[in-house]
Amino acid sequence: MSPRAVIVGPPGSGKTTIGRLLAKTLGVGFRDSDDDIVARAGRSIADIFAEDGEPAFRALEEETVATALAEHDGVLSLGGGAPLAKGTRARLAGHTVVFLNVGLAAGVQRTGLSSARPLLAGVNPRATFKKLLDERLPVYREVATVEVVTDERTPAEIVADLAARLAPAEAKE
Ligand SMILES: Nc1ncnc2c1ncn2[C@@H]1O[C@H](COP(=O)(O)OP(=O)(O)OP(=O)(O)O)[C@@H](O)[C@H]1O
Ligand SMILES: O=C(O)C1=C[C@@H](O)[C@@H](O)[C@H](O)C1
Ligand SMILES: [Mg+2]
Repeated sequence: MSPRAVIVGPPGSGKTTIGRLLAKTLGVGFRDSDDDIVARAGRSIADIFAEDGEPAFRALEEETVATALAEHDGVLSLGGGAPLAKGTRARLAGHTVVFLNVGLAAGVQRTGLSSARPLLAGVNPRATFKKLLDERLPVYREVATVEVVTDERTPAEIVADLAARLAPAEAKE
């Protein structure tokens, strides 16, 4: 069993929004590794970061993503930092992985000042977001088989584009 598509990208790129809509369009189930972590830990992500620290969160995330990759055959959205784990990058090999790209301005605007995103909750979210994008772009590109620009495009437009690009080759002939 293998997910039809795995979605990666920075916070605010639309992994949850696009993933859910893509799953509906393809008529398959949707799963989000952030939701799996919250269900498994019985605590919010902000609480796990605050109480256990980021390394403990990342270890739990790697395990949770490995389970979801093995169990789920629909659309699977990963947490924004999930591909930072070397083991997760190795597990993603051979999967259809969609990188939702978002620029600095749109990313900052979409994530706002939400305390639900502990990595962006500091005093200068714009600078933090820029650093995160600079560090992670190569990581997202390493695992992705499809890259989609999301700036100035609606979720419906992005999903229509993606659904066409993910269609099996024979369906396009
Ligand atoms: N293409 C888009 N255009 C405009 N707004 C969008 C778009 N995609 C998502 N959004 C909005 O941006 C916000 C963040 O989207 P979403 O939660 O799907 O991102 P995410 O990648 O799952 O973030 P996180 O990594 O924090 O889970 C939401 O308010 C959503 O409605
Ligand atoms: O980009 C990140 O590192 C994160 C993104 C979210 O999806 C959560 O997984 C968590 O807030 C960390
Ligand atoms: Mg999300």
